[in-house]
Amino acid sequence: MQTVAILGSTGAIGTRALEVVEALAGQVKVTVLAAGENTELLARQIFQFQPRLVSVGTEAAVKDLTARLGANAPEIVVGDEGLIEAATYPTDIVLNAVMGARGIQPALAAVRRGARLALANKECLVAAGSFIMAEARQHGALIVPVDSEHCALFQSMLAGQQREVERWIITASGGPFRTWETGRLATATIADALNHPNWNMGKKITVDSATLMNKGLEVIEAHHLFAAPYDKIEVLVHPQSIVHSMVEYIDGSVMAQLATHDMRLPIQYALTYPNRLKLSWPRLNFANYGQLTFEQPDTNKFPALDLAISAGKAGGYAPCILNAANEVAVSAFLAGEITFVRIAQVVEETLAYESGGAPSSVDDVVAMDRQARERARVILMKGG
Ligand SMILES: NC(=O)C1=CN([C@@H]2O[C@H](COP(=O)(O)OP(=O)(O)OC[C@H]3O[C@@H](n4cnc5c(N)ncnc54)[C@H](OP(=O)(O)O)[C@@H]3O)[C@@H](O)[C@H]2O)C=CC1
Ligand SMILES: CC(=O)[C@@H](O)[C@H](O)COP(=O)(O)O
Ligand SMILES: [Mn+2]
Repeated sequence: MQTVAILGSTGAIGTRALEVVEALAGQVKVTVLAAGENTELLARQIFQFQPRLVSVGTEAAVKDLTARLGANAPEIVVGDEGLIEAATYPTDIVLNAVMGARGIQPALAAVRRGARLALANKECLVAAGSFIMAEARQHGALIVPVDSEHCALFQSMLAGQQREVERWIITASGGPFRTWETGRLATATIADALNHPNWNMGKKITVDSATLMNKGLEVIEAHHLFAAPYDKIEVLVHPQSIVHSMVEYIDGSVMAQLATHDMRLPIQYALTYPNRLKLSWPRLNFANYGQLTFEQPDTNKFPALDLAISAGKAGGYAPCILNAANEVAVSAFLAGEITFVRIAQVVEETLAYESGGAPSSVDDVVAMDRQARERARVILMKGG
């Protein structure tokens, strides 16, 4: 029996992870749950999975959860410290499915104690990837990606050696605006941006898919996970989201992982690797698709992709600033404060303040994350 902490249990990944745990019937036990403010759902999860430790985002959530659970409440911890405590609790696996740079410290806490890190939270690698990977190596912690493309790359890389890889090819759906004329993007609404063609995900990552920032973040994520040089990582638009990514080896062989677009598969794989366990949900029916298509991304229409790749190549603080500014801009877009096209502009303007240097610790990264958010907010207030 493997024990698991699920961080972000009330989110899109977290709720699917709990479905996977339920289907694995007795092979995985949830001993820790962490969420933000959705105490109604969290209370039901606690009732069903009986964790030993629970973390919530705010004191108000503690009060509300305690009132819901009464004498049956497990130990409850709170805030970012509580989230770190949740990742530190002795489990075999930590599934990090919180959104954003908040995922950095729990990722570190998990790898520092040698736990398996089932990693959905890509932002932690974007902002602090070299530190997290170094700590994982030092403590012998295995990081198994949950992000669908990286899970596909991870599986495709089992066919060869890292030094034999010629290209890591990351597929992208192209998002809801793939077929829109560039000029029409000025009219894109929140509902338009949240209308992802294939995946049902949390709001922030869904907007990232629409700007193609998600793919840029995924390039940086792949760079860290697989020690992949940037000039060997390519992005290829594949609107059907069936080929989840590919690895081309030096002999020209291309290994790909294909499946329906359902996150329960990568979640289960990350929990059970190296074993593959039976899954009973619908299979890929190739004849139903008829054709799988591929095209180059339009980086003029979607400037966020190049912004992210350039920040990744620049290294230092740039990826941390990019990520922080993007989180602020997406949140402002979702609050109706800025237009869709302004998101990438805010990121670019925030990055312009980058003054070189490189973090020497995760504390440096966290401090820069905070500063970059302040800068991005000032830029937002100035308008543009
Ligand atoms: N959704 C997907 O299919 C995919 C997601 N990912 C990545 O996985 C991560 C999660 O994405 P997704 O599930 O879509 O996001 P959601 O927005 O759906 O979920 C975010 C989760 O984080 C929780 N949370 C918020 N604040 C805190 C806090 N202070 N402490 C602990 N938990 C907190 C939320 O809790 P609450 O709602 O209770 O406030 C919620 O459970 C992101 O990094 C995303 O990029 C990667 C690949 C695919
Ligand atoms: C499910 C998953 O891994 C997401 O990151 C997904 O890939 C987003 O789709 P896009 O390819 O549109 O960014
Ligand atoms: Mn992905």
